[in-house]
Amino acid sequence: MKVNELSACLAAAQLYGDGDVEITDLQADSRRVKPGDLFICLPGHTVDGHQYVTQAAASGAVAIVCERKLETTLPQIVVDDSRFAMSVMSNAFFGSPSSKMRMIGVTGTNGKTTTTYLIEQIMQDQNIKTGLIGTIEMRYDGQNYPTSGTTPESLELQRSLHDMAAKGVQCCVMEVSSHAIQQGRVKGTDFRTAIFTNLSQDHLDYHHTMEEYRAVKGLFFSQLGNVISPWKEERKYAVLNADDEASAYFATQTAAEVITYGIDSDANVRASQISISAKGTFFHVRTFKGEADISLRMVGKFNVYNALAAITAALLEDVSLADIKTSLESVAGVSGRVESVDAGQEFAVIVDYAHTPDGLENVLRTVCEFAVGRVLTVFGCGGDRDRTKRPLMGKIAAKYSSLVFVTSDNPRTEDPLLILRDIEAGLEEDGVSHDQYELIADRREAIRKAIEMASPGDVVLIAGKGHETYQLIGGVVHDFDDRVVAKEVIRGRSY
Ligand SMILES: CC(=O)N[C@H]1[C@@H](OP(=O)(O)OP(=O)(O)OC[C@H]2O[C@@H](n3ccc(=O)[nH]c3=O)[C@H](O)[C@@H]2O)O[C@H](CO)[C@@H](O)[C@@H]1O[C@H](C)C(=O)N[C@@H](C)C(=O)N[C@H](CCC(=O)O)C(=O)O
Ligand SMILES: Nc1ncnc2c1ncn2[C@@H]1O[C@H](COP(=O)(O)OP(=O)(O)OP(=O)(O)O)[C@@H](O)[C@H]1O
Ligand SMILES: N[C@H](CCC[C@H](N)C(=O)O)C(=O)O
Ligand SMILES: [Mg+2]
Repeated sequence: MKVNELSACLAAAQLYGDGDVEITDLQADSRRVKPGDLFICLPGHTVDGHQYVTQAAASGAVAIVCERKLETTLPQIVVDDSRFAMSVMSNAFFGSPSSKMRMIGVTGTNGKTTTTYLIEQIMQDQNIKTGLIGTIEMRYDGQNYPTSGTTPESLELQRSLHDMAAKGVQCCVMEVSSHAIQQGRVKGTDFRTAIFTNLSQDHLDYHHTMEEYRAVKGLFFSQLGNVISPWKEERKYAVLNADDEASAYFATQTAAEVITYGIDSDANVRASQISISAKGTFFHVRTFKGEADISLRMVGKFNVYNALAAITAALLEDVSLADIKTSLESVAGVSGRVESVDAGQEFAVIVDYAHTPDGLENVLRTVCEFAVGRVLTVFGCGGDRDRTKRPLMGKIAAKYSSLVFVTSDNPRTEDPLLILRDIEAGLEEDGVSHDQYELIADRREAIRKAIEMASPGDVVLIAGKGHETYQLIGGVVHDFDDRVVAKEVIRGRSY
């Protein structure tokens, strides 16, 4: 593709220099530039990509995209917003790959990863080649690829979708975070179905208020249907959780057909007769294509919501309810989501990824339903993230647990002890006794203490890091896996 062809995709772009130059690839990181690449300068939250033009040129960049005219001999495309320009260019450069497959996007505060895995299982069982992109990994065509966040930057997203299309992937199910929507990472991606799981407090460091957070999520639904491709039918679906009050707002934002799912409110796909045990969850579902009894091997009412979202999306892909039931019942669980750690101990140990007040409350409610003895909770809160959720999570942990071990999650650049104190402020506000909780900054030590104190019949819940196999402290990434640490501690414990 030539520089002037890319420039022509962008409204109001100014091209300076030779537009006839051929581009072999796009890059937004100077450290990845190869000869023939076009380098996109992104004004970042920590550094400004415009500073790296010389480095990019030295590595062989043949053109740049920037937000102000720069002193360089390379052809340059000057745009108002290079992050948004990157979405449009990446989509064009990779030949609108999302238009070549069924795209299902899942947004919401909690449940995105779980819902995407359920949909992937259903579609794969139909022999539909399916790709998955999300927090744990990206996988398609029998290969797994690591991801560094929940939703990739537009350039990586379009590159991956292009590769999926080339490998015959017919359907892609992906998580769409609010950061991604705000930054235009999925702009131009042709979603057929957009799913909303729920909205509760998180990321207020980034979105400032719940109204702003909701408005950003709303963009995902208002943009649905903006991309009309000649390859596909134009029908689009907004799959909304009828029990979450934000859904009414999203319904007003979208031109797509709204299909609802829920438990408490009337919905197109509705569950009833829910019963939860330590082994799984049963429910009856009534849909616009029949009724079924479903026995999930995953616990928790919240997983009924995730299953309902998956059922609705799969029905819209014309999968029969009987097949959906078979697929859902085969899923043993998702890595790090209410995952049991079993090393022969006489008490339960559960690792879960709850890292929001709502997520923690849901998992603790579920644990309390089947705990015979006490509930001992180990959790912390990530650094450089929403501080206001910390005291709330402290209160929730204490409300449902006999003992709470407040510890570090990923402190990142913050002082771990100060994060613990933010959580403790919530405990103090609720007058929680010092006998009921302990602050132990070292996560391994906190897990060890909880397991040491567990008696037969108790449940030890280790929340916040789920599938993560690392801990970020300062600028350093340490190996750390709650499941591995818990097993080591259990095996070292004398009975
Ligand atoms: C707030 C946010 O989204 N930040 C993302 C953003 O970082 P940034 O703007 O700070 O980038 P930067 O480091 O300042 O660099 C600016 C530019 O200079 C370039 N650069 C930099 C150095 C160099 O030598 N050469 C060079 O070219 C960089 O490649 C970049 O293009 O762009 C980076 C590169 O793509 C991302 O890695 C980074 O995600 C950070 C790590 C992050 O923590 N993001 C989280 C908040 C996030 O997006 N989370 C959501 C999930 C949330 C949820 O739902 O729970 C997600 O979708 O992952
Ligand atoms: N539908 C739901 N409603 C509320 N809480 C949920 C729901 N599904 C899962 N959870 C809780 O939230 C945690 C995270 O679940 P999951 O990873 O599926 O969410 P996510 O939206 O992908 O999170 P992230 O924003 O980090 O990508 C789970 O471990 C569980 O405790
Ligand atoms: N997607 C979430 C993950 C949080 C996981 C938790 N372990 C943490 O590090 O805060 C975020 O980036 O806020
Ligand atoms: Mg996720």
